[in-house]
Amino acid sequence: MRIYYSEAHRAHFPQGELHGGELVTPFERPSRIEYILARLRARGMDDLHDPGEVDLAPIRALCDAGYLQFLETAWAEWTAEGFAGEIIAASFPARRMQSARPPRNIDGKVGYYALASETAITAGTWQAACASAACAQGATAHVIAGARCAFALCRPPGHHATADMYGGYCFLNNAALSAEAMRAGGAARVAVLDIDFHHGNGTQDIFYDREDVFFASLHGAPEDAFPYYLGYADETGTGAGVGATANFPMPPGTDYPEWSLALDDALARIRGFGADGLVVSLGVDAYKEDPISFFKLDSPDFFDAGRRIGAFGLPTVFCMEGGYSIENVGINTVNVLEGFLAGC
Ligand SMILES: NCCCNCCCCCC(O)(O)C(F)(F)F
Ligand SMILES: [Zn+2]
Repeated sequence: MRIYYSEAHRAHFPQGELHGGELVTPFERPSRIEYILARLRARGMDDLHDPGEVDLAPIRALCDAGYLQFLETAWAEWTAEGFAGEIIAASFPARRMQSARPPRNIDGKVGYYALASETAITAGTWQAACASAACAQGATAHVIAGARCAFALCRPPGHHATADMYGGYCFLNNAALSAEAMRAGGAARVAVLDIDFHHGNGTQDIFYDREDVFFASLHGAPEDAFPYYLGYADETGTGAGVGATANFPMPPGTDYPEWSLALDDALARIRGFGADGLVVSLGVDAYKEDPISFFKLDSPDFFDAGRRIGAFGLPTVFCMEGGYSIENVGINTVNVLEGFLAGC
């Protein structure tokens, strides 16, 4: 399996994540990638490729122009304002406020484009987000060219990012970019299967009115888990997209026997949709020891999940999302990939 990876991810490592009223070392940290790379090497999966420069055209087609300009210029505006810390959103367009009018003030603009406050933006965030998107672009091009699969070792992750919002450690939606590229590459219908513990609100939002891209997500119930405000089972799409979104929210303590029933249901829905290509938002924070999640999957379960996805039989692009049990993120991620290859 070819792997797309960029060292440029290191440009994004905020000093602090707002967690429990403290600024802690971010859970989404560069060492996650080190553990994944080490495990890939240990298992002989060393077909690594640097994706090179990002192609901004598909990103401009996907995202709101004001949002992209914000991501690109926020740090300069923030520091010009005289703020000493990293960019953290503090004011939001809350209920019954003007949520379609971005302020001029940078502090106001940050909250306008943020969906959560835990994620800081720093001087290198834009660079890292573009390199992460380039990994998704490279992996997708490889599959479009005929490969059965590819792995975009994306960091920062992407599935919480919408066309005009960042948060949950995400800035550009790598999986959505991959799905769009698959469509542009000839796949008539594409499915995104999100197995990260957290609901892929961004991916759902981007494709919610689309009948050509199916979104399925297994995740912690929004009543209990971030992103909290999307991911209910009754969200099934809108307009032409009705029936092309399938959410499988699950309660705290969910184990693999239960989780795998949802996986099989999601795959059945994707089969019924008639997808020609598959993008997997690969988060492994459903792991039993994940510090910010509440499912109970064990490492062998990730192999079995991968096997089921491989047996499904579609050209598949994996985009790395979350997973914060640092010592196990490599084992669990590579288990999915090895299971996938075993299932093909
Ligand atoms: N402070 C504790 C609450 C956690 N709040 C943010 C959780 C973000 C999860 C990110 C992720 O794992 O879904 C991704 F795949 F995007 F990385
Ligand atoms: Zn997650």
